[in-house]
Amino acid sequence: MLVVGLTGGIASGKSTVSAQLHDKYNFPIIDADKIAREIVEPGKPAYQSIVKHFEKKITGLLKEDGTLNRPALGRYVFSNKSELQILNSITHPEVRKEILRRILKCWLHFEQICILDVPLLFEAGMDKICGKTICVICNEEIQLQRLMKRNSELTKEDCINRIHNQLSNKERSSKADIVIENDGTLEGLYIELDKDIKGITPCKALTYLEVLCPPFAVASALFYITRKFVLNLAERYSCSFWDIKPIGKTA
Ligand SMILES: CC(C)(COP(=O)(O)OP(=O)(O)OC[C@H]1O[C@@H](n2cnc3c(N)ncnc32)[C@H](O)[C@@H]1O)[C@@H](O)C(=O)NCCC(=O)NCCS
Ligand SMILES: Nc1ncnc2c1ncn2[C@@H]1O[C@H](COP(=O)(O)OP(=O)(O)OP(=O)(O)O)[C@@H](O)[C@H]1O
Repeated sequence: MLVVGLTGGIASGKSTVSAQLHDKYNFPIIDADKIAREIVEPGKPAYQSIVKHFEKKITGLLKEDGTLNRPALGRYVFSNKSELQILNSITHPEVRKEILRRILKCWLHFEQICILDVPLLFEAGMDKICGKTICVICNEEIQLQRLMKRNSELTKEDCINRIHNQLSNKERSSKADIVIENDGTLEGLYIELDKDIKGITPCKALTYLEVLCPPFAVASALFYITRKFVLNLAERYSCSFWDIKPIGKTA
């Protein structure tokens, strides 16, 4: 299975690209932003650590229903680097674990490709597990306009702080295999994406012929047996972990 890392600055167009990769090519998407929201739901370990560390520092950290007030937390950490690092140290290990778990799910389902949509792909070193990396970039002025339009709850200063707490386009582009420029229209973006996708060769799953051919036979047989065993176990315990479908980006 080929793991493709998709990254880019805030509001550069990653979600737009990953939605197209899911809708048009049916690639499973592992969305780090979505995971980062799930692991801080009330009751989760990361939620408790965040409340413990930030409650006294941020007025109104929790909303009435007990969930995190994300704009307030964001405003605080994006204007305070050491606090951002603390938030990262709480959330990133959980996000990383969940990403690896979802990659395993894709692999068990014989996916040929899976897309890791991770804003901090290079910063967190997650590019090391990717066979290819794609970076979406756009001019900073356009990025700011799109961010302010999408997140109208944020002030211009909040938006600038968020942009400046990430790698620059130059740094990201120099590390990525494929760079997609997203300064124009959506149609233009999709045309460029189609061209880039043609250059990516998915790793096909083993065919039965290959499975029967040595030296793959023993390894493949073991793999099939283990897989069947694990899936049976999951079915017996109705464990939602193994309810594997393409992981679409719905939120
Ligand atoms: C600070 C928080 C509460 C703000 O929440 P909010 O709903 O306003 O933003 P959201 O989570 O949708 O993120 C929007 C974008 O902000 C940028 N961003 C988010 N976290 C970070 C970070 N730690 N460092 C730099 N940029 C970040 C990304 O480009 C992301 O796509 C939230 O972003 C968070 O918990 N961040 C820490 C976890 C994290 O690093 N998430 C990114 C995926 S690993
Ligand atoms: N080419 C484009 N033309 C016009 N609007 C665009 C274009 N590309 C993206 N957008 C818009 O810009 C905003 C940001 O795009 P998107 O949400 O895909 O960025 P992102 O990189 O996933 O952001 P984040 O880092 O916050 O998750 C969205 O409102 C999206 O509809």
